[in-house]
Amino acid sequence: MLRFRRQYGNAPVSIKSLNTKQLEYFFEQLWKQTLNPIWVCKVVPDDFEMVSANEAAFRVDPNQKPGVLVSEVIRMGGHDNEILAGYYTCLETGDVVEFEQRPWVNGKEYLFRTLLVPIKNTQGRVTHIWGTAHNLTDFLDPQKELLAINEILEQRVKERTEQLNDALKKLEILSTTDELTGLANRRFLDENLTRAVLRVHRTKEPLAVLFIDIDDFKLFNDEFGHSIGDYCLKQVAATLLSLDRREDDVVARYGGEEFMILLPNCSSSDAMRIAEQVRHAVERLELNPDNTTNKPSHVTISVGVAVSGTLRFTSDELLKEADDALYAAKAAGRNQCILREL
Ligand SMILES: Nc1nc2c(ncn2[C@@H]2O[C@H](COP(=O)(O)OP(=O)(O)OP(=O)(O)O)[C@@H](O)[C@H]2O)c(=O)[nH]1
Repeated sequence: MLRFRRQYGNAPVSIKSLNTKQLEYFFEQLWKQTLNPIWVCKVVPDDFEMVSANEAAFRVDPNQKPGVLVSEVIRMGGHDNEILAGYYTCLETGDVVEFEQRPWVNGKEYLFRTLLVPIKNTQGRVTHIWGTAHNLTDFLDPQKELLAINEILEQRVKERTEQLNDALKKLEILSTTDELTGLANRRFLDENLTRAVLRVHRTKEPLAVLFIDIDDFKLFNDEFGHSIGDYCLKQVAATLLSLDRREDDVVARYGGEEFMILLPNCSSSDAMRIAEQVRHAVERLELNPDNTTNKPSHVTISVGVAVSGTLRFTSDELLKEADDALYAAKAAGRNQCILREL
């Protein structure tokens, strides 16, 4: 969209001190020598007719011959159609009109700042318009270059923002994941436990916690070495994770050889059923990493199950109950699940 600016007031330079002969010479030289196109056209019904154009104007657009209508010059020369509106503004307001235009001539894009000046008769009616165009084409490339640089910068900012968001996501995952097993870590579990307890206070749905500890893991480590111990922890973690459960359940490594499973909206009987399912699955695990042991070895787990009732409780109280149940399971001979209800 072209924007036309009307200029008011007198020209800043006075040429009134020149006599007629000097003026004639001045205008002739200006007409011939200037690198800026200058042209004059006559106001005709519904259009403007070219009267004269200087060499510079012809060089840009050879269509500007005397007698040709401005609308035709615009159409033939690849100029913006809205330029005609500039002529009408000049005619109707009697003021100087200034605008930018970017014609494509002979496959080249030009940038002109065009000035249309009304010539009035003694009654003040605009009879002619003379135009001059200041050639700013040399500024076009730097302008384009700036736009291109701007585009590159915007693209880089976009890429960096995406990288930063990815890094933040990775950081978020890292800060909530246990490095060895890939399960949720204790921090993630604690946050979810706090939320789950608050939810129980609202909904009164039972909340279950399974506190899982590998039995005699010290002996396992001592027999097979720490790295096979790590392998065992990963296998147990994968087993806990693989059992089909609901989306808002959380399976976490609590620390060392301890794991915890959070089961929102889970009754005592369901919690015990799941605990037994987990215990059996771990018991069946054949731990024979890279055939480094001669025969498959096995581990068992003890599970302390705590389930909330109707009384208000804190997450610490629920964990304590699960810990007590786990202790009882160990004391009762290991490889079993014991339930405590709040
Ligand atoms: N390989 C390995 N071992 C670990 C890791 N974290 C803790 N452990 C070991 O787990 C063992 C836990 O031993 P204890 O706390 O005595 O318990 P336990 O031998 O499992 O005995 P109970 O729990 O009473 O059945 C220790 O030997 C720890 O070194 C770990 O990340 N990797």
